[in-house]
Amino acid sequence: MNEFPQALTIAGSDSGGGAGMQADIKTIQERHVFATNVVVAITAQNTLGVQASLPLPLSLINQQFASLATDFKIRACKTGMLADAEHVATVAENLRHYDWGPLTLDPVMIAKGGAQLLADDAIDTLRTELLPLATVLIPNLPETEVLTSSRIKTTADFKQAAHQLQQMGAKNIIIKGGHLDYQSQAADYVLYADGQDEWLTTPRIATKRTHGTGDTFSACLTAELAKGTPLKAAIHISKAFIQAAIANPITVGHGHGPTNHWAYQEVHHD
Ligand SMILES: Nc1ncnc2c1ncn2[C@@H]1O[C@H](COP(=O)(O)OP(=O)(O)OP(=O)(O)O)[C@@H](O)[C@H]1O
Ligand SMILES: Cc1ncc(COP(=O)(O)O)c(N)n1
Repeated sequence: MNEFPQALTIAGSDSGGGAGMQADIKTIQERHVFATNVVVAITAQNTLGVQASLPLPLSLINQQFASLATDFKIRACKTGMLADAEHVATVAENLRHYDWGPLTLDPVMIAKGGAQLLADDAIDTLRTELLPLATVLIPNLPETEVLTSSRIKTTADFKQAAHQLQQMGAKNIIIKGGHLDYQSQAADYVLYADGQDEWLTTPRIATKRTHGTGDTFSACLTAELAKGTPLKAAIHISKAFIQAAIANPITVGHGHGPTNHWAYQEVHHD
């Protein structure tokens, strides 16, 4: 029997509901894919910042993977907040051990409010153990700079960094340009496994409601890959999804508010 498309998010919980695992699940649901999850860490968080954070015991993380593997047919997965080196290594081990379909790796390091979501000494483990498993690696600009030990300012820098990340073992690369907030466009650079490339460019929206934009983008991509949408089309849908989510704001919280996960369906009727 053909099972309904199922996806997996491996991430931290955001009590504020706008980023992390909650943004992932809301987005995956909007794309009509069944969302499962492995909770790596719990954060006490709102739109003003992260007030506390606790990584879960490794045994409980292993058990969550085992529980899913015995019952579900997961067709695509993504990672978000992974906390520290031993949690990165444990997640990598479970990604190698089971088949969860293509991996979208969002190398979450620092929250928009400045809180550290990945320990500094975990970067090497992430680079060596997780990057080679990634079907799509989707860093933002500061993450790209850390992973490649370079500064990104020009379009040539984006391209150079994407090639460098590909040489580290990730197949397809999307470098998100959301942090270049002096530009009038929100431009992301895509380098495909076969060497083709493209820019994803939309008008930049003047707003501070951008909590969880990266999670939402990569969760949409994961959902589309779970449905079997070809990669290029999946990326284009995801860019339109995040654009609609930012362009149609909802008023929630008093800081960096969440995006609107309903908006894409309302705008595109899909
Ligand atoms: N103000 C904006 N207007 C339009 N698009 C934006 C804006 N800010 C970010 N984006 C887009 O949102 C997506 C996510 O990019 P961003 O660089 O914000 O990721 P991120 O830093 O990983 O996000 P987060 O850490 O909040 O989850 C990209 O496609 C980016 O171009
Ligand atoms: C649990 C968790 N995962 C990811 C983010 C990144 O999102 P942002 O950079 O918008 O704060 C977050 N704040 N919390």
